[in-house]
Amino acid sequence: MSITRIAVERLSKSFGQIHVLSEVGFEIEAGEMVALIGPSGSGKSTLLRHLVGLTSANRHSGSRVHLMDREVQRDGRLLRGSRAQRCRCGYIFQQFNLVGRLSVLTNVLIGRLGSMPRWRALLGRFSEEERIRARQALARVGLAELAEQRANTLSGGQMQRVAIARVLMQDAEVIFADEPIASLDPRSAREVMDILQRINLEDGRTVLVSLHQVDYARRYCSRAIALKRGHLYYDGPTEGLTEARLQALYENAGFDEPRQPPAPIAANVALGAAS
Ligand SMILES: Nc1ncnc2c1ncn2[C@@H]1O[C@H](COP(=O)(O)OP(=O)(O)OP(=O)(O)O)[C@@H](O)[C@H]1O
Repeated sequence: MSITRIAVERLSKSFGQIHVLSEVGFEIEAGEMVALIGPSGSGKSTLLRHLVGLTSANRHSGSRVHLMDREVQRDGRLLRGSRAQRCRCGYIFQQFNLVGRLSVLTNVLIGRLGSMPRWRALLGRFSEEERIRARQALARVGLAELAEQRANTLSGGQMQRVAIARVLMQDAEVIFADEPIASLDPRSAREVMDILQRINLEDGRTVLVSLHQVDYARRYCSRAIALKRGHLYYDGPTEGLTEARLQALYENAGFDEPRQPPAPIAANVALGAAS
């Protein structure tokens, strides 16, 4: 039986008068690879930031966020002890977030910092075994020969593969990727998505990846969660992303319409949800 890895309930977030997320809820089981889609500004990054623990929901909204079956956020408060859960999650960002002046190998080793004794982390002392594992992670993403090169000399696609190797080094059970291919050419984008898919299929890691290109969502993910103006618009198989549904999802995208206040709970039904 699969275990729920991620559960989000009634997640609402406003910045001042702007309602960015409204009563969003879903569950993701261990081993799933799920695409998070929606027009620009629909709230994808904000949702991921809640899962990462960088943002907390509106107070007293009844919101809950679970990671690895442990509650990490409730009613707009980050819960004590949730750091351990977050250490079991890896994050990949559009901007790669590498340390440019450090070698590729050291950037991968940084994935270990969260689980090392503090003194060793502060001194950056990595064991021989850790170095071997870092090289194995680099080999897995096809970059073994670039281990000693400075990170800022790599192409965008290579940098993103180093970021994935860092997550492998961290041994993350869940991987959150926020538009990991948005700034890559098609070939590099395919390479990055192929690697994420391999990690999902071969290692059974859970992956939630936000994507602008629906084609990639269809090709790599069996399930999609779609946000539209902060509401859960669709949650179901990617085959259910029909042209009509996508047109409705992306219609008026780019127009800066005033956002509606959070809908009442009963209205928080994913339109056309298949599950
Ligand atoms: N810290 C903040 N303060 C004020 N508004 C914010 C803040 N963070 C996000 N927003 C607003 O929330 C809305 C959703 O932003 P978010 O980045 O989550 O959307 P997105 O779906 O990830 O967009 P994109 O696909 O363009 O990255 C936007 O209107 C954005 O301006």
